[in-house]
Amino acid sequence: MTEERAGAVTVRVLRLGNGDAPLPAYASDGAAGADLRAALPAPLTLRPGERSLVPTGLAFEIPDGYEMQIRPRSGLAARHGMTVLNTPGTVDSDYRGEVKVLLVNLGAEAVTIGDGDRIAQAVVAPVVRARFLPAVELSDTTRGGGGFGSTGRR
Ligand SMILES: O=c1ccn([C@H]2C[C@H](O)[C@@H](COP(=O)(O)OP(=O)(O)OP(=O)(O)O)O2)c(=O)[nH]1
Ligand SMILES: [Mg+2]
Repeated sequence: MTEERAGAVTVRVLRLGNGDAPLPAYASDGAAGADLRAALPAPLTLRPGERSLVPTGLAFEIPDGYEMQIRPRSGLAARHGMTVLNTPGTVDSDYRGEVKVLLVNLGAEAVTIGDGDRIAQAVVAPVVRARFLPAVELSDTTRGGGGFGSTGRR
């Protein structure tokens, strides 16, 4: 649907191989993620517990200061237990290789992915880069070193 919104960031996309892989597309006007499709020469079946790096047939030029996150589709996860193992996958702005989706079948049954199936969604997001400075001490806080459930269960 509409990708022509004001303020949209331009991301150049190279279609690899025979060049017919569809570009990522937003499925609704307010969608945060653009769906990514599998680019497969033949259907791929993942048995329970199996994972696979699924090609998209696409390479991206993400502007400096942004990243692209690869996230699962909730429908695939809810229906089949199929998710993105490294979610959110990070596509760096300087990466020029093919973007791939690391699918894993956490369900109890085999799932078959076909060419052109929507397998994940891409969220382009701004990135803040840090300047990491060595320190000899850190500021005091109430939390201090408490973590991992230190504030209680309920
Ligand atoms: O789901 C993903 C995650 C990453 N990548 C690509 C783009 C990213 O820029 C590159 C490196 O990803 P990451 O930094 O997460 O992996 P790494 O294991 O740290 O590899 P590297 O040493 O190449 O950084 O791999 C994908 O295509 N799909
Ligand atoms: Mg890395």
